[in-house]
Amino acid sequence: MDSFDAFPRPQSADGPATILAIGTANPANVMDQMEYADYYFRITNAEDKTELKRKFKRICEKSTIKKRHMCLTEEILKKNPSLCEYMAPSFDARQQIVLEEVPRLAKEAAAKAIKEWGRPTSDITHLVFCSAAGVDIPGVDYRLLQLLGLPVSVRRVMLYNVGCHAGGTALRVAKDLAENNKDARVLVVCSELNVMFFRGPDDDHFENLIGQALFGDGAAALIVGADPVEGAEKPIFELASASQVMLPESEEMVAGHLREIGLTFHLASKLPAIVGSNIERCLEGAFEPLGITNWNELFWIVHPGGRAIIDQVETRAGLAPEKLAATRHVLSEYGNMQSASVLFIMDEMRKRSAMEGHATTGQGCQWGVLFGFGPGLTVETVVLHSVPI
Ligand SMILES: CC(=O)CC(=O)SCCNC(=O)CCNC(=O)[C@H](O)C(C)(C)COP(=O)(O)OP(=O)(O)OC[C@H]1O[C@@H](n2cnc3c(N)ncnc32)[C@H](O)[C@@H]1OP(=O)(O)O
Repeated sequence: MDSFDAFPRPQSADGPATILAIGTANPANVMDQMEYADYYFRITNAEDKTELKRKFKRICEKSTIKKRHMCLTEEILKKNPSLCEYMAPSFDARQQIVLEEVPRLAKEAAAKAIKEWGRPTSDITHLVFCSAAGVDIPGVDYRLLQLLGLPVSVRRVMLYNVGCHAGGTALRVAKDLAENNKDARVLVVCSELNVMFFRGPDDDHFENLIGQALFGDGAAALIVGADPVEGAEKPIFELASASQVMLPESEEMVAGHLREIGLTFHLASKLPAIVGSNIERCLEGAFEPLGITNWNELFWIVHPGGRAIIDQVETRAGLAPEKLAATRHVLSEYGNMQSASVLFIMDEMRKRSAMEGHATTGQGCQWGVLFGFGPGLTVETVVLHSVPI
């Protein structure tokens, strides 16, 4: 026998990767966006910066965010004053918080997804975990495995510091795993906190202010598998295709640098326009196999990087206002939760489809698109297929 033939080859599944359950979780601490400027300038001892505070208030008002959940409570910030300065060495203090909180929030979301799925945890074969907080060895994926009591045979993929498009990346990886390993059941978890980059204001660094006004904490988890077991598993969405592109000449538009002072980031003001001007091209590539060219035929899930990014996508794709209602709702209730955002919108989409009496999980549409945007600039485009309700 040829030596390679001695090893069993993984068998492929028959059908497409399918979302079988969704769970979400947020820290209990909630910040009201309309009161946030007063709180933020007080807690960071920057109340003398009155002009900057007025600018921050304008940004908060224009964000269309109503509230955000944050694990950094006033009490934690008072105990860790280095986090409230603009550039103080604070890496260790930040790490201590995220190494506890990232897996804790992940566990809460994953437990909800597993409960909805209804099968034993011993049936989970793979874990895809993404987070831009809590880099460690072994990673927070390993910690989650312990917290959930998952089998030690679970094959783990950890996506650290990928960026806001990582929700789409995790779906793409989960799709490959589920379709190329018969009977695989993949637990996908995105757990994100703003702890690594919460910092005080600076007179000249306006991009920092933008970030402080937009990001919120949240975790979302999915169970993904192909060929759902009839009577035991209930499909929510099918993953028809998943692709990634990097937009030309946009490397510096979003960037993050991990330093002693935590994560610093750069957000170019051209960002919404650059994303908008590339949307049509991504849609054409993704929907060519189906011959769809009317983007209002689709249901939509868009990474809510900021209100201006959603506006650009809506205008450039010529969308009716209700198409991005689920996306705008998640932005307004939670802010930008990085990789977890698109999974929250997926959950919102199937829930409002049922509540509004639609025939499918995609607000009555058969096909949908999920866009992840992040550093690179990178665009993840996932084509979704809804199922009857
Ligand atoms: C690629 C990804 O999507 C990945 C990510 O998630 S990373 C985060 C991406 N998100 C962003 O970059 C935010 C996108 N921007 C927005 O959503 C909106 O600009 C906003 C909600 C922040 C403000 O709303 P707006 O309608 O543009 O208000 P506007 O009055 O023009 O701006 C408010 C203030 O912010 C400033 N501002 C806006 N974008 C800025 C930027 N990138 N850098 C610095 N300042 C900025 C404006 O100059 C303005 O200042 P003044 O009030 O002093 O004039």
